[in-house]
Amino acid sequence: MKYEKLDPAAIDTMLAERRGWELGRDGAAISRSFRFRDFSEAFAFMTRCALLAEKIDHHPEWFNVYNRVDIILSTHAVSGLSALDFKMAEAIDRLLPAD
Ligand SMILES: C[C@H](O)[C@H](O)[C@H]1CNC2=NC(N)=NC(=O)C2=N1
Repeated sequence: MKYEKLDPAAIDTMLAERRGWELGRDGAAISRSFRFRDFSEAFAFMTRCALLAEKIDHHPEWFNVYNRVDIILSTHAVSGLSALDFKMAEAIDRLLPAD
């Protein structure tokens, strides 16, 4: 398998570098909630996420209502977290303006 399931120590280390993301589903997923000015900005962000997802073949679970986008990342193939989730989280964070 290309990406292996990360152990809890590795997850802790990688999560520490991803401000705003938190662990969920008993350590099998990471999630973050994003707010935008309006629906148009939220959907533009989702479009960019979708292009990233296709590029690295790793797809988010998400929920959108108006200006809010909740994203959950998990690797179904390993029933947990892999490096790919953190790669995707980092790429998503890079879509946002620096704070
Ligand atoms: C066939 C295809 O490569 C796989 O189904 C990919 C697609 N996108 C995926 N996305 C996520 N989040 N987890 C996966 O295991 C996964 N697998």
